[in-house]
Amino acid sequence: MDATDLVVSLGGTTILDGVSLSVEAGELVGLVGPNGAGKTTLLRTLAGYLTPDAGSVRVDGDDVHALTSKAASRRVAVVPQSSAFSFDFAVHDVVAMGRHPYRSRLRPADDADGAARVEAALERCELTDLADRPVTAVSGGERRRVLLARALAQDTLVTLLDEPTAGLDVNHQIRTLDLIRDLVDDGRRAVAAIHDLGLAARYCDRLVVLSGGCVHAAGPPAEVVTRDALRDAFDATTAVGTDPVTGTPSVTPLTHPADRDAHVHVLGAGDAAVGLLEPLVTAGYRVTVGPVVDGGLDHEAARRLDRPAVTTPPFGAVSDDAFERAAAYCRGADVVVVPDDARAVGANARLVAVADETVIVDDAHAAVRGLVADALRRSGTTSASAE
Ligand SMILES: Nc1ncnc2c1ncn2[C@@H]1O[C@H](COP(=O)(O)OP(=O)(O)OP(=O)(O)O)[C@@H](O)[C@H]1O
Repeated sequence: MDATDLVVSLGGTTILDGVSLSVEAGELVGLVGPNGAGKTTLLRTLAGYLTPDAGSVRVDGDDVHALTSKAASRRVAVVPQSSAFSFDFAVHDVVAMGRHPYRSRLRPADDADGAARVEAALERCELTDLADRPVTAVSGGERRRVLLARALAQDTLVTLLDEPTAGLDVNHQIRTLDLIRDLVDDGRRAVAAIHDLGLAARYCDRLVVLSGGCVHAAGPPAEVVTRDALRDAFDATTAVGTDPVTGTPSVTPLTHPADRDAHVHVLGAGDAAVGLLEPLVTAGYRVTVGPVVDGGLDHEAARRLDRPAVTTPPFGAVSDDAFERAAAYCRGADVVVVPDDARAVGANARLVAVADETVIVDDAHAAVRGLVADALRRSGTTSASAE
């Protein structure tokens, strides 16, 4: 599927402004972005439901918007966000609606294997036992699986999913994404809008970050899910790490503090700064670190939290260059935090001398946020009422 330069307006407002996206066979593309970014609008346009003001969507060479709705539905299936049903059809019959694009009163043989595909879709989505139950009498999570089964029965080249895991318990979230992954690994193409960035990063081959109707970033999850990209697209402060089990990016959203633009520089040595970085980053401060030993625990903590660090080689003295870079951070910082253990280590005493405002922290790491907030007030960076 290739979507090129899509422009879509709704109610006189431009909702998508030049969006391009492609999905190869065997690829799951995750669509992420803040509320109102245009994800649903994009999926509806890719499905052919909305006609763009400009741009095109091609599946296997065909322009989706030039096809009849039945022909488009033989190529693209949609799992919508809403799973509300106003009619009490049996679960089986809802899933069988996926075969509608293949049925014709004049040529019933066209859908000879339709019944088998419906049964297979019910089974794959663990719905066989609910097949005769009215769809209005199953749980919200089960209804979402019914919609997924309908899309499977539709047997299309491309599947578009709008929040496929919304409202599912943790077990069914994973089972649903495993199922989508299986389909894709069988050679299909899928695009899924997913709000959970950790799950999106874990399951998708590529992510497209949509913000304000434009593609903000696109690429493999590890390249796209970064603290800076998430701040720009979502206006969110996050800590981005690596999930120790899956090895894919993990995202921890953090609180927006009133003084979140304050720059806090932490002097390191040994593992003295390790416990200080997390509470400061969690508080949302712009944290820099150093000098720290290259590959040491302080450095690892800074890397995990995606914070810039000035490093020095193990066993070496702090070079002039490293000193200058750390001194520049100290001069520019609103507060310099000095772990008590590290006060007299290496070049730290000289670096403290160039800082305007310093805070010395003993091993009570949790107290560092309060000490920094006090120092920011002392220096006039924030007022008490802004806290
Ligand atoms: N029919 C419409 N007329 C005018 N504006 C609309 C219409 N439908 C959607 N919008 C607007 O288009 C923007 C994008 O909506 P869309 O539902 O595509 O976003 P989304 O990224 O899917 O959001 P969410 O994550 O909240 O589901 C929103 O600002 C929405 O208010």
